[in-house]
This record gives sequence, C-alpha cells and structure tokens, in this order.
Amino acid sequence: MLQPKDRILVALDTPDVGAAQDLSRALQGHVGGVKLGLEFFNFNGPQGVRAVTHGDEAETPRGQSTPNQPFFLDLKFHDIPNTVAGAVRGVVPLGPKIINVHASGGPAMMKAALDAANFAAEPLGVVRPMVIAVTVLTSMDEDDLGAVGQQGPAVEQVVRLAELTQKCGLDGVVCSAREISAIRKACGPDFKLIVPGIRPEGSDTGDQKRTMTPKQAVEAGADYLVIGRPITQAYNPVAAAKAIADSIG
Ligand SMILES: O=C(O)c1cc(=O)[nH]c(=O)n1[C@@H]1O[C@H](COP(=O)(O)O)[C@@H](O)[C@H]1O
Repeated sequence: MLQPKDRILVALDTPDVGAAQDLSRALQGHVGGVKLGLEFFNFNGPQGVRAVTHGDEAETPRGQSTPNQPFFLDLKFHDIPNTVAGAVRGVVPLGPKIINVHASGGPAMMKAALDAANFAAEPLGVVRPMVIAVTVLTSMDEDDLGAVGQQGPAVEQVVRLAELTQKCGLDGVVCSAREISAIRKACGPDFKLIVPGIRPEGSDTGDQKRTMTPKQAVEAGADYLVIGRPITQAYNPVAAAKAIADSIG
C-alpha cells in the first residue's frame, strides 16, 4: 500500500536545470517522485534529465546507475511504430519509472513501445519502466473533442482508449479523475491510473478543464497524481506538497 505522499509525482515544467534540481532535491522524501516533460526535455535533453534525477552522478555513463529520485519521463510519444520503438529504446537507459505514449497512436504503436521497453531494459538488467498511454488530455472538454471529430462524452472516448491500451499489454493510462470509476469498472483494480488535472480546493485551474481535488482523485481510485503548478508555483513548494499529502491521507 502506497503512503499518501508516494502517490504524488511533481511536474517540473521548467526550462531551467538548476531550478528543477533545486525543486527535486527539496521535494525528495516528501513526494513519490518527479515528472520531467516536453518543456524540460526539449531545453535540456537526456543530460538534463540525468542532472536532475541522478544528482551528483550526472556524468555517469548511460545505463550505469539508478536514479536517486524516481521519475516519470513524460514525452508522450506519438508516431509510427518503428519511430516510437526507437524513441523508447533511447530513453530506457535513463532509468525512468514511467514512460508514456498517446493511445490514439493505435495498437501497433503501443505494442511497439512496450516491446522496445522490454528489449532495452533486459541487457541493462533493470526493471523496464511502466509503459502507459495518454487517453484524452485533461486540458480538453467535450467541445475540444468535438473540434477534432470526437462526438460524445469524454468518458466514453477515455474508456475506449483505456480498454485498447490494456488489450495491448501496457501497464496503465493517463486520464482525468472524472473517468477513474468508469475505467476501474472496465479495466479492473490492477491497471495503473496516473492522473493529472489535479487542483486543490480554490487553486487556479489554468489550462486544465477536467479537474478534481487530490482527495477526490485518490478516493476515486487514482494510483498516482501528477501535480505541477499547485506545488511548483506555491510560495513554499514543500509545504504545498505536504498539505496535499495530508489532504489525501
Ligand atoms: O501525461 C501527462 O502527464 C499529462 C497528461 C494530461 O492529459 N494532462 C496533463 O496535464 N499532463 C501533464 O501533467 C502536468 C500537469 O501540470 P499542472 O497543470 O501544472 O498541475 C503537466 O506537466 C502536463 O504535461
């Protein structure tokens, strides 16, 4: 059973390696890990990821050390299967706990990502990262889905993509807290649900549209909460993380 704080993954959405390192160090032990995504990776690349997650071992050659901060490498791969497989092989030696693709890339692409993760992890003697798929971005509501040709309630599309993801053998999905109970019904208790769009009571929603509080998300059955700005933009990020952990405890 995870402790409440272990369910929190803090999104370090910044171009600044130093700022990400400082936050990661300050939050160590207070949360379950950090998330490095497209903004951080496109500014700083794999070396930046190592600098944040491996601390002083930033210069360690590829694949030769385990991270001292568990991390979700959120690069949301979405391309043809061969290209996604190559991209996955490239990031597994960094030692992420979780990596992701877009479920809408389809079954062949998702299976290629999973195979590539197994293939890359085996010679390194490491546990392969959890491979999960993004269903419908939490920044989209039904109007946004309609604009890209998806009619009907978001939950229907999310559950359809979650079922497809599970059929492809992946470990779980990214979804909003609003879809958790429907996915649990369709995919069972062991399928991992990683949930962004988390907003403590009274905090700014910003660009997120399908939101819930940390407590609501955990009560609904989330495994991990991905939380960025409510922690990183707080006056005291560690205090904000602790308050969130207390609220779900
Ligand atoms: O894959 C993700 O992590 C993700 C998927 C999704 O549907 N929505 C979503 O917000 N995210 C990520 O979760 C984080 C949420 O950050 P905040 O909105 O600042 O809490 C960002 O880093 C997003 O890239």
